[in-house]
Parts: sequence; C-alpha cells; structure tokens
Amino acid sequence: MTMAHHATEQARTALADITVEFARRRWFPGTSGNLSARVSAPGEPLLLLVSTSGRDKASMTAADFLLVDGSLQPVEPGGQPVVSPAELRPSAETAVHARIYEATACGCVVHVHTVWNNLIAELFASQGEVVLRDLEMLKGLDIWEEAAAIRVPIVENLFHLPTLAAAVVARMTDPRVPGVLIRRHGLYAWGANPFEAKRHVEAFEFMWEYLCRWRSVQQGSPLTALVEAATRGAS
Ligand SMILES: CSC[C@@H](O)[C@@H](O)C(=O)COP(=O)(O)O
Ligand SMILES: [Zn+2]
Repeated sequence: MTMAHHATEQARTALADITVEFARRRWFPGTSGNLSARVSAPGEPLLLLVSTSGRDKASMTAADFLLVDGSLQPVEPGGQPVVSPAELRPSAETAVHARIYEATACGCVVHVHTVWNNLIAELFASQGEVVLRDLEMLKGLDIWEEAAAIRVPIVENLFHLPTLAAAVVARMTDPRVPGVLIRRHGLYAWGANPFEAKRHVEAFEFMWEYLCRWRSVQQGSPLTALVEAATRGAS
C-alpha cells in the first residue's frame, strides 16, 4: 500500500466515523448534510473524498465516500475517470466543498442541517452575520485571544449550486472563521483535518443552541415559562 493510498483510507474511516456519530446526534436529518476530505496536497490538483448523495447517514460506511477530481467527477485512485452507478453519485453540494478547498488550506469540510443553525441564521439574517463574542467555546474554533469576537457570515440559500458555492467563498474574508451559515439550509465548517472540522462543527452548534436558548429565555418565551414552572415544582 502506498503512502497516498494509506492516507486516503485513513480519511475514509475518519469521515465515516464522524458521519455515524453526527447522524446519532440527528445532525444529518432526512439524508441531509455531506462531508469531504482533501486527499491531495494543497497546491496540487484537487482530489477529494466526498460523501455519496442522498444516503441515510446513519448507515454510511467508509465505502460510501467517492474520490472526485477538481472537475467534480468521480475518479479511480489512479486518477482515471469512473462511470459511477446511479446510487454512487457524489454529493450534490460537492461544488461548495471544492470552492472551500480552493479558498483555504483546509483538509476537511463538514456540512450539517440542524434546527439550531437554521434558527440562528434566520434570527440574524437581516444583519448578514452572527457575531460570536465572550464565549469560552470560541476556543473550540482555535480563537484564543482575550475578548475575541468573530463574525460568522450568513449567505442566502441559492438553488444553483455553483452560484451558492461562489457566494459562500465570497463571504470567507476572515481566515480565523472556519464556517459559513446558509440561511434556511445549514452550516458549512472546515478544519485542517477531520478531527478539527468535527470540533469546529461541535463548537459552532453549541454556540448556536446557546444563543437561541438565551434569547428565548431573555424574551420570556414559553421556554422561560417552562423553566419557571419546573422551578416552582421543584421548590
Ligand atoms: C434533505 S436533502 C438536502 C440536500 O438537498 C442537500 O442540502 C444536502 O445537504 C445533502 O445533499 P447530498 O447530495 O446528499 O450530499
Ligand atoms: Zn445541504
């Protein structure tokens, strides 16, 4: 086994592990979401491992990731084109992944549809970004400065995926921010490798949920009423 083949097999296993774990957390509902890892070195022609399209993520395995080249077509490990059976199409959103790799030196991209990332994008849609500050969990994004604040872009969802991909990278102006929200759709997050990309998704999702719940508590929503009722019951 060559070094490159070994690295590709390791990436397959890492992606499959994240897929099953995030599916268990219901972060890939209704076959949504997709994942990829770059298996070519930055600067070399793009070669990605990407999840197959339309699959139930809970039952995906390492075999459910396809090698694709920079033209987003499936290729054999040697680089030759393959004719994929219909059930083995690369993710419909491979174009978004490819553009993120072109714009960064990252090694892994993960896309999840969650209720919290949809809610936070909707809440801040008019500002076009969510500001994250004063949260310890920013360190989960490798933001270590004291009193750090970052702006996570929100882009509108677009049906035409190459246009969506261009809109995503156009908003990736701060290299410290490893993610972009797509309104009424989901989150794209990335990292140097699968471990880091997973940590970034987890940190973002924690902060989305916290901010939504905090706003709800502050505004005296039914959630607050439930908390008050529970507190009264306990006393
Ligand atoms: C509920 S499926 C949503 C899809 O259209 C898409 O947004 C998605 O995230 C998954 O697409 P896929 O082609 O399976 O990678
Ligand atoms: Zn999606």
